[in-house]
Amino acid sequence: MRVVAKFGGTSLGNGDRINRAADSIAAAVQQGHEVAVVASAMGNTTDELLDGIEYEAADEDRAEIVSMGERTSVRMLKGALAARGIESVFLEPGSEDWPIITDEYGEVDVEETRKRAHALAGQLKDVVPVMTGFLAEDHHGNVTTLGRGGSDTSAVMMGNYMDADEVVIVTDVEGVMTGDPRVVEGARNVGEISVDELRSLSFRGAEVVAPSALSYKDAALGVRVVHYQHGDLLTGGTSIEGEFQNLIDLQENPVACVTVAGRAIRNSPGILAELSGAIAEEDINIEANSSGMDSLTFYVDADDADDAEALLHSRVVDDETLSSVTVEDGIAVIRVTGGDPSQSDLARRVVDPVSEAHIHLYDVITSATSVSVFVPWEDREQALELIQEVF
Ligand SMILES: Nc1ncnc2c1ncn2[C@@H]1O[C@H](COP(=O)(O)OP(=O)(O)O)[C@@H](O)[C@H]1O
Ligand SMILES: N[C@@H](CC(=O)OP(=O)(O)O)C(=O)O
Repeated sequence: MRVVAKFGGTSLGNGDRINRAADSIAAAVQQGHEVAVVASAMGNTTDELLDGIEYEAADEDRAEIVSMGERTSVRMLKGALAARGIESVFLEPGSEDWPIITDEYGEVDVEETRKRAHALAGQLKDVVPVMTGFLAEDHHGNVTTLGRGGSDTSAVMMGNYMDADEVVIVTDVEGVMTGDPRVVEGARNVGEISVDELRSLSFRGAEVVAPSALSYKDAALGVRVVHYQHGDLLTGGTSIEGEFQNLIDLQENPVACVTVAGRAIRNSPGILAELSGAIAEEDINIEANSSGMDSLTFYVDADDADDAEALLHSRVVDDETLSSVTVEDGIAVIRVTGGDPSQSDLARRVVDPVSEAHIHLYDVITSATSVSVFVPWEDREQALELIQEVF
């Protein structure tokens, strides 16, 4: 097997953990596997280095300073591997065989990086490369970074471009857990989780795997998260399943929107739950909802629109905080999930072409990993084509 093993700051936090990391690498090499290592800075080193910069530092200086964490780790690991009789070489920006190349802003040069990663993969039979995670080199030889938490991205990117079988992310938890074990009690390993599920969690705080790393996960590449105490790189932990994909989906059937207005809506915290509950009790499925300052909108199947309107109207009549209800049908829903791994402004990239074509947008419902636009049914094909052109 060809494996990329990424050791996070927590798994290199002290001498004992560095020894454990080296033991697990040595064991995998001795079993005949090809191993490349990606190392983060030890413990909180990156934060401490950044805390030390209390002046207006130029970007190049900042990147050079922050790089010292990872530069130290790779030397530590190389030394520990040598002590175990394992031949390794450390790679950092500036090294002859350094693979990850970006522009000056840290956007990856995919073609160049792929070519260099491929060349590095050819050396794995003879030597274990121990690479600095998080760091990259621009076309002028300056250090750049892939952003905080970027070692996960380095590892999955290298796994992909080196045609590895598996990327193993070694950290201080058993795997992806049912909740953050530092916060909730009784969290347990989920065993398996899909790329899309984990991206939704990691974009919103679950730092166990950086979201941008998952953009490099394809179906052929295994990604696993294991605890540093586990000791074996090739078993256990949580498997991340599936692949990162861009999905642009035009919903087959039109929907209707039912909107309730009322000036007191903004001061009625339970109102959304109350009205959604009333609609659900009638077995009407709410596809999505959105809220304005003085209004709430529910998207339902076109066939259910009259029932939903009648139901909400009875509430409006009874409840003086609500003023009126209206329905519009013939609405198409286009959902976009994923986005371009190197770009974060998914919502703008979906919405701009639609609004520039003067297509009416009833709603845009966004999250960090997906965007749904609600447009007139008759404009659906044009809107779909415009969005597809962007991706
Ligand atoms: N759902 C979750 N499952 C596992 N760990 C989680 C989850 N949500 C948050 N975490 C946190 O992620 C931490 C691991 O990420 P991080 O500190 O970045 O590790 P590393 O230094 O190895 O990259 C865990 O210590 C845990 O507190
Ligand atoms: N050391 C860098 C990169 C990184 O990915 O760290 P970790 O693997 O410990 O999350 C940071 O702190 O941002």
